[in-house]
Amino acid sequence: MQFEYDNPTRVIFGAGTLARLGELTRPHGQRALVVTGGGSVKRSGLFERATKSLGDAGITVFECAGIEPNPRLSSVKRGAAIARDNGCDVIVALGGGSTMDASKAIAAAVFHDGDPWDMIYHGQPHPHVPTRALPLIAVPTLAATGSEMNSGAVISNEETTEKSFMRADCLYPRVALLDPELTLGVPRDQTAYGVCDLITHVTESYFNGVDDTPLQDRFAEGVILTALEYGPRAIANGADLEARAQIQWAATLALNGWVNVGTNGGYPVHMIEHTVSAYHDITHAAGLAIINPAWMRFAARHRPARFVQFAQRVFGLPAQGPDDLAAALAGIDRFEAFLKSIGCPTRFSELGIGDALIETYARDTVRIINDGKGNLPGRPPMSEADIVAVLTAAL
Ligand SMILES: NC(=O)c1ccc[n+]([C@@H]2O[C@H](COP(=O)([O-])OP(=O)(O)OC[C@H]3O[C@@H](n4cnc5c(N)ncnc54)[C@H](O)[C@@H]3O)[C@@H](O)[C@H]2O)c1
Repeated sequence: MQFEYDNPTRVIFGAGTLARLGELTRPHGQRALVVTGGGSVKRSGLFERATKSLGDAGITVFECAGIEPNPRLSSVKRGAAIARDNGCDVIVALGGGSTMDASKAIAAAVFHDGDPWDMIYHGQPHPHVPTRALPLIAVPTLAATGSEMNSGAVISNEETTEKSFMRADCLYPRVALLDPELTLGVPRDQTAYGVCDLITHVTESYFNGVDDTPLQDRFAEGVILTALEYGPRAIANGADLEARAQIQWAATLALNGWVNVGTNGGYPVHMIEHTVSAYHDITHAAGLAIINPAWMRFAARHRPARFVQFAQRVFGLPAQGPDDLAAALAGIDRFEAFLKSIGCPTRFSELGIGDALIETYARDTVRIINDGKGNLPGRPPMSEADIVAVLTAAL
């Protein structure tokens, strides 16, 4: 195992910390573009509290509202124009993963001559990796993506029906302000999707990574067990601050590079989901809840021991030996049952999606990311036919 780890994001965690937003933003700029989503932060009063804190610190506020779930390239262009026109020198993202991702893309687009879509990964070569971005302060209002403490941003291009990501060191937020009180109003379904999203982030590296990563395995299992314990509590009672706090930190940790450091795994489930949601604009984690168990049943046959470990350590299931496929599949069944129990869909038919475009999703997925031999990276690498088989099993 070899790795290098560097995460420059400063984390401020705790109920009530939103009041410190101005103080934490001020060292990074004086003219803030506050980026928000569909309006929940206005209805809940969060926007007013955030902008008051910024104003009290002497920061002038400009606004880019209306970032949609699965944020669109057109919104990135609109936000970059507002930032440029007003000489903004810092960006504050106040919202879910969509708002934070759009904010990262806006932060880089301000310095990019040309179409921001150039900066999105479309396979190798990738000549326009961003090297400069406005400083970003991330204030998540939803526990899910971990975008607040990583360097990635997922953007949809509504004109080309593509969804892919940009990733660059300059996109790490300078500060992640994690105030679990901001998540108390998240509706049940979005809370459940957040739980599914964070679990899927760690299952990707857990199942696709290299062998002999015992500490990373335990971290991943710890994140999953925390989500299994506190997720249902937060869903049953949205006002349970303790449960909200545990889920929020689990979500941040799940994708800040710490759990999966050195594992070198691919993200096949995410990559397939991105292609499906480019066509159907479904909630990201709803797509993950459908694809992940189907992918696990496919991958377990190639690497049963890892799935047996999952069944034993996460669900306490017995096994006859390290390669006991029946035990591995029983663990996957339990995982799928958990997703169902919190209200996630586990079949495409529940979202009204049929098989008409299955070959297209598979082709688009390997077009965006492949190992040079036409396969989607992961354990095992997946051919287009494998992707079709997994998606068919999830219909
Ligand atoms: N950058 C990353 O590391 C990363 C990782 C995973 C997923 N993603 C991407 O992030 C996006 C999904 O983000 P998300 O799951 O955080 O959801 P989201 O940001 O799309 O928000 C989902 C819904 O919840 C609402 N919402 C947010 N906060 C709320 C609150 N406090 N109260 C009430 N409603 C609230 C939003 O308005 C929206 O309607 C997808 O595009 C996905 O591909 C990014």
